[in-house]
Amino acid sequence: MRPTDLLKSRVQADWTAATDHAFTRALADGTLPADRMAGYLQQDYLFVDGFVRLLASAIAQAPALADAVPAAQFLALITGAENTYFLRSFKALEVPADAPACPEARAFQDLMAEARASGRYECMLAVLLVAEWSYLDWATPFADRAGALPFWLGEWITLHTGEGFAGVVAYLRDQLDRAWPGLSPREQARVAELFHRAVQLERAFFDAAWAGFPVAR
Ligand SMILES: Cc1ncc(CO)c(N)n1
Repeated sequence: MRPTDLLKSRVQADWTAATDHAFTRALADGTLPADRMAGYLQQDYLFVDGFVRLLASAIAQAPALADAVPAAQFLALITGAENTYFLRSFKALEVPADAPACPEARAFQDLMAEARASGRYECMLAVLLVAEWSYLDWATPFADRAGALPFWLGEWITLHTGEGFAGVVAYLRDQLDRAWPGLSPREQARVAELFHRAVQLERAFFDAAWAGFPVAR
């Protein structure tokens, strides 16, 4: 079994809870209230701040230029099309971009800061991979729904489906699969632990979003 499949299979219950969630089902069938999405996007914009820094750190740690290039292209997408999606959505939903971090967003920021501070490529990859792979998993079954939804719901699906995004996940998996055999048992355990905590935080983030993050006005 690929190391990344093994990592996922060990945390299957949390993975399923995070990727087959009432929040994303409501998002995809268009019944998610605008306020619920607004609160989620405000908190997720804080996540993106930490994610950009973590991805930049992984680029800096990549073993060779060829390993860094797909990550750098993905970084451009997040700071380009995805960032613009956030700003357009805040405008359409009539909320500011800035909001105080809720505990679930703060926990993610802390985890990403920890992965960054480790200085270890495999630790950074573990957290990046969970974030992107779990989003590919929840969004892919809804790919054909995007067009019928308001853009602030539909484009969130589009950004996390399709060949390009699947390629990002394939690349992150490949990077971690390749690093894995060179790690000591202790290093492998650290990766597994970060992977699991990231999955738990994805689950907690959707739980909190579904209950409703407070919306900053
Ligand atoms: C919390 C969270 N996890 C993953 C992604 C995908 O990048 C996101 N936007 N937000």
